[in-house]
Amino acid sequence: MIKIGLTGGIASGKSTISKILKGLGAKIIDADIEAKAALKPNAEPWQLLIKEFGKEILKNDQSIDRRKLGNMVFGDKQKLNKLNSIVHPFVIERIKGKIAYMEQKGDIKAVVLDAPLLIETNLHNLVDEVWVVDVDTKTQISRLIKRDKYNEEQAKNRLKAQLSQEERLKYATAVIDNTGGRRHTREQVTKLWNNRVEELN
Ligand SMILES: CC(C)(COP(=O)(O)OP(=O)(O)OC[C@H]1O[C@@H](n2cnc3c(N)ncnc32)[C@H](O)[C@@H]1O)[C@@H](O)C(=O)NCCC(=O)NCCS
Ligand SMILES: Nc1ncnc2c1ncn2[C@@H]1O[C@H](COP(=O)(O)OP(=O)(O)OP(=O)(O)O)[C@@H](O)[C@H]1O
Repeated sequence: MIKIGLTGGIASGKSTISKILKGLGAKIIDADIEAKAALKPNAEPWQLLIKEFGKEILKNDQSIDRRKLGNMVFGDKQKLNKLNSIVHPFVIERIKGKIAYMEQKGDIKAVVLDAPLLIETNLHNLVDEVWVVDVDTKTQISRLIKRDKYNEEQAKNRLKAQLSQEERLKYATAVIDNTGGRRHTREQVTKLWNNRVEELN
């Protein structure tokens, strides 16, 4: 089973590319989904986050108000470090568990780990390939604002919480340019899949 880490900054196009890879036959592990499980009521991180950030981060139904927590931590390095120290160990363990399960199944050709913080969390050490989605910052910010309805400051604070693209690219075994149209992206992804995955089988 080949393990591919798919990473890139916020709103660079990882989910869009994951969907293409799923269509080509890859199994997907989505780190954002695993991180959402950490914030479910009664999960250990949920309890620790309330201790750290107070009940004001809770909605009436006891779920965490993600937008509120996001606005608290992005732009405040200390708070972000605290959040990361609570959530990341949980997410990393779940991802390791999923990879181990898929590996022992024995019939999976390729798994793609879609993780915005692949390198920041050292998850790149678990995979055979690191595919980096590349977009210029201007495109990234405008797609982020359009998708999530943030203002420019909120968008920039989210970008600042992540590794620079220059740093991320140092780890790349392949780069996918997602500044152009979706068709151009699909062509690159299909080519990569055929070269790196199909040829192994
Ligand atoms: C702070 C939270 C509650 C905000 O929730 P929200 O629904 O607004 O954002 P969502 O979870 O959909 O994340 C959107 C994007 O933000 C970026 N992002 C999320 N968390 C972080 C972080 N800790 N540091 C840097 N960027 C981050 C990623 O690019 C992610 O794809 C949430 O992002 C969270 O729980 N973050 C911690 C978990 C984490 O680090 N996830 C990344 C997986 S390795
Ligand atoms: N080639 C493209 N052309 C135009 N829009 C695109 C393209 N690729 C992605 N988008 C749009 O840009 C936004 C961000 O893409 P996507 O959600 O795939 O990014 P992401 O990296 O998974 O984001 P996040 O890190 O927040 O999870 C989405 O609204 C998506 O529809």
